[in-house]
Amino acid sequence: MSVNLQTPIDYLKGVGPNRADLLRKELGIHTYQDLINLFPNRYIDRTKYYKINQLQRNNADVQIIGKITGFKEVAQKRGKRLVGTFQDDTGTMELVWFRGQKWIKDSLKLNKTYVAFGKTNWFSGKFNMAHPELELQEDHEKNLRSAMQPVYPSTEKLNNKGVTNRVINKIMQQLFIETKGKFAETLSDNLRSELKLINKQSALFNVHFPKTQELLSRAQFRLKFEELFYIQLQLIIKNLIHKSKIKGFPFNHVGRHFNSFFKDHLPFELTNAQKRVLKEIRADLGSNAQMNRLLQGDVGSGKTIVAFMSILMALDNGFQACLMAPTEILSVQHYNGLLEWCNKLNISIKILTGSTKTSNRRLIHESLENGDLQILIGTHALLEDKVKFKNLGLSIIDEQHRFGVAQRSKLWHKNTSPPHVLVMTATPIPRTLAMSVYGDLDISIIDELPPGRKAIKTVHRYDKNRLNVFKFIRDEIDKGRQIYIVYPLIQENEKMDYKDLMDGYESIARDFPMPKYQTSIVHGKMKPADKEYEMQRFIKGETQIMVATTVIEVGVNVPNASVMIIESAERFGLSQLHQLRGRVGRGAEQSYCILMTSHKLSANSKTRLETMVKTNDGFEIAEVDLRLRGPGDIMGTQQSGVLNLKIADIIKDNDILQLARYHAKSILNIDPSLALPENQVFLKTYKQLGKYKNIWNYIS
Ligand SMILES: Nc1ncnc2c1ncn2[C@@H]1O[C@H](COP(=O)(O)OP(=O)(O)OP(=O)(O)O)[C@@H](O)[C@H]1O
Repeated sequence: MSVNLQTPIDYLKGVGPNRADLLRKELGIHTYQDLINLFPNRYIDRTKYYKINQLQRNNADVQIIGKITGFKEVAQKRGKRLVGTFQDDTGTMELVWFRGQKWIKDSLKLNKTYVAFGKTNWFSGKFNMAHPELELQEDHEKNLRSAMQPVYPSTEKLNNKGVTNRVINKIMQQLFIETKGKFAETLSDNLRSELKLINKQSALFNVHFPKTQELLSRAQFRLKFEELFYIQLQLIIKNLIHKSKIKGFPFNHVGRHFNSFFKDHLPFELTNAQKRVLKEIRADLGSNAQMNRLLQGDVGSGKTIVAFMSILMALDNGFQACLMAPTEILSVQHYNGLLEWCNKLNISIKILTGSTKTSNRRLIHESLENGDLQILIGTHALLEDKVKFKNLGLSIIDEQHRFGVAQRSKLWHKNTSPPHVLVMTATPIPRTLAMSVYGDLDISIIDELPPGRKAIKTVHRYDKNRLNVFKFIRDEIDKGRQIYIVYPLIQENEKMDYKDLMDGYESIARDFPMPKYQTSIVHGKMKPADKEYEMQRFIKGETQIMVATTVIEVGVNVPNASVMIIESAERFGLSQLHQLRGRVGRGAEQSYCILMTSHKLSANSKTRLETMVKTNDGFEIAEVDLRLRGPGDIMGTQQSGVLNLKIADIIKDNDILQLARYHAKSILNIDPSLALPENQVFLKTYKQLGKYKNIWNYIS
């Protein structure tokens, strides 16, 4: 029978119906192509052997040469199992099987020399190896094609079902025989020669059967590049199609409002980064395409004024604008901030949130529809169907990850034509991830803080240092500063957490008694109006201490607050800690962040706290966060292809990603429709994109 890459895996010699089923169910391998794209995740040296007396607890990938001298069946607490005694000239150990005992006993020969391969454990004073791979020594030597044996992902769980790493290795060899190892090239000759990439055929062969380390490295490089290149190509094309298809409202002139604000009301000199980003936004708004831009800026980098000046561009061209924030507190704060500027410019602005009174709401709806209202700020209340604009030209979304893509698109559809969209996020996304997850958005980065900011000093303190911490708070309050004390509030532990918060509040009220000290408290269970009242007291400086849960996490701006105390800091994620810390250090004073912990810390918590102490740089923190949590947990990644990466690693292969993006961009710059003969190979591959979810299904 003639086979091709789409041939079902059942047809491959040596697979058989049972294994085919396991491969399908457990590893998602349906076709020859799926199998060839099961890339090893590491390689082990199969010429290295251990003696039994050299073993250590939990050695993975150990090979031992020895003989099975006997079997016994054991049925104890840990269940029925077959135990074989395995012996070399330095000692004995046990081989253990929990399943398939009969078959194993019948097929293994006593007193023949075997190579046992697997992971060793220490149990009841002895070493053992559960479900080892066993091969007669003579076969092992015959089969040894290369010192580097690939280890395939997730085969461990299939070991005891007869799909061992060795089996995969064998069927992979068979696959190369049946397909004659011929795989179509998917990168152009030009690109390959420019980057000195080996061809597809040799890359696939060497990744599965590496002859030398050098060939393996080149094979991996080529395949990783290819994987990342096609993701980038896909994203950039999406962006290009978007730009050419979806016309934006052209904001051609910079007019009265913008100029007046710039000349007469600008409260400070813009940083160079703010100026650059404004230029980028301006270029988008002036083009014929619809803007779809992500504005990233570390906490306190000054995104608000950029947002406001972009709004002015919309107004100057006769359009309305809206700004949506994730919480009521934040919306109010944005509103108050912008109101001051709007009053100076004689611009109408309103706020709409869940707690806006019905009568007021009706007025807002009306003035939006007849165009009297120019700017609307609010929470997701803005998304309600009743909210209709006369001519919405620009939507700004603060803190995108709290809303999600679906809501973003809802704002879009508030018009017959989509407004320009600017998404702002203060949780820096590592560049690698941003390029993959938001590769279809244009990205602007404010990578400079306003001048005069002093780096926040961060320390880690234990409960036993609390008296010193309180003394420090007192000193700071005496200097006229304000203090945040934040408690964790995690849904699963809600009751306990509220108790901690309230206990904390009472103890603060005792240690910092009225009338000398005034303390505010804000948490999610309070009515919006109460929250707002307490918040305002703190903003106005009527209270010196704010005890809160993470409701204050995003965006709250009280420049006089200079100390952030985070209780049970080990329970917060890194980006959350960074966000919280960003609430201080917003004025000219030296600010501090104190991370309090009482429990013994896990290694992961320690790294988080140490990172916070070591750096204030949000991007650096985001990289560590990505390393600790993996991309799966970081918002947005679920929707992207980054989790399906089969060979590249979003963290380790940053350089290759940059290279891939650069080349995908350069090629599309010159030939956006991939029409040139040398780009046919890209076009052909790209065209199959829509059909498959997984990039490797179409690039083989
Ligand atoms: N160029 C500048 N020079 C001086 N101060 C500035 C400048 N830009 C912004 N600021 C001030 O810095 C503070 C932080 O700005 P803003 O609230 O816009 O930050 P942000 O980027 O929204 O941060 P976050 O995401 O943490 O809310 C504000 O008090 C603002 O007035």
